[in-house]
Amino acid sequence: MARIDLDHIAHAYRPNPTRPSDFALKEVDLTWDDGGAYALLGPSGCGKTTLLNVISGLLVPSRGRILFGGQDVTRLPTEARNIAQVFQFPVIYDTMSVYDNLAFPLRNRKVPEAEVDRAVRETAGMIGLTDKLSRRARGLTADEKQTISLGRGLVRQDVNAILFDEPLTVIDPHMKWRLRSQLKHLHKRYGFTMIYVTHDQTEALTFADKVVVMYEGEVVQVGTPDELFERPRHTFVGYFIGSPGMNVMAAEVAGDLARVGGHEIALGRRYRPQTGKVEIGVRPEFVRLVDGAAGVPITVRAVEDVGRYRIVRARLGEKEINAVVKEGAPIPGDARAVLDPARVNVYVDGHLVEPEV
Ligand SMILES: Nc1ncnc2c1ncn2[C@@H]1O[C@H](COP(=O)(O)OP(=O)(O)OP(=O)(O)O)[C@@H](O)[C@H]1O
Repeated sequence: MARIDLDHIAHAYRPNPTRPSDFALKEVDLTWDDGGAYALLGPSGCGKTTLLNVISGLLVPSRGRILFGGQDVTRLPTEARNIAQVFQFPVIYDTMSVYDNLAFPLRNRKVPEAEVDRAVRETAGMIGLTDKLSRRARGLTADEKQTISLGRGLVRQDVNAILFDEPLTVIDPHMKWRLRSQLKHLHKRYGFTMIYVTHDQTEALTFADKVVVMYEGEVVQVGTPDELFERPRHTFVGYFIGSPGMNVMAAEVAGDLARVGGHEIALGRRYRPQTGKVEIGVRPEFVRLVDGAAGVPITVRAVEDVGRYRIVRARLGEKEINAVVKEGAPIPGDARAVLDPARVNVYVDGHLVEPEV
């Protein structure tokens, strides 16, 4: 295992990049701690696979350095980086037995047969394939084949890191949950450094201790699932994490007040005058519906019952605003919304702005 440092990495697929939009990775400066369980989360096309390929050595970045345990590996090929990779689709040998598939990465490295046997049996136990070890891979289901791929990633315990690129895409939904919990358990037990790429927030939040959120080629936040929920550092994080995502509204901000379409909203903290694209963000969980004079007037458009709570979809002037309301709580006809001032964040050009101290 090793700490992995990405030192001002940028990558453009096109030659002679000049504008920021020419870069698939804009600038990434990030440390992955030894033994950490990370998810790399972001929408399609944001640069997750590019970043993973830079770490694995499939891609030499246009700029910056990558260090494993303090050693510069920027130009080292994948084979020399000692990492395991699990891809979206099974990478296995159909004609080989499950046993030989699992043994392959070890035999390739000339590991003694007794050690191969021990590691293969232990890995098969971890992933629930012990009774299929002698079966040929060809006859197995897609789930089982992908489970073998996961096993091949886990069988070597001397790797610097294990990289997973959307490994559960082809897996049946109920198996997904099982395999994800297994990976989490294996991480706890063996302390592998794991980087798990996904565009699915549930997958990221249930697997990882730390989530790295990417958007348009940039890392916009690295945090625990709680931190991403409590204090999104970018409007995209607020919108992408949570269901429904954070309410984001264009606003004017002065002192401790925001003005949204002629209505004043208390911010709880003071801000300097801001220029650029100014927005406020508040999670639906921190919007209360009240009857009376407090708050700002809203028009309720729809109410969705999702079990223990309801999602109220409303409008504040021209803007959409959602609120999460406990089951059984009244939803007034002439509703007004109170936004918890301590939970209203201010963003400029997408990025969180710190209040005055
Ligand atoms: N080989 C390539 N040549 C040119 N452009 C590429 C290449 N690979 C990726 N890109 C572009 O780089 C950007 C980032 O792509 P990347 O595959 O890293 O994103 P991603 O977040 O992994 O997306 P997905 O979840 O769809 O796999 C996209 O705009 C993509 O079109």
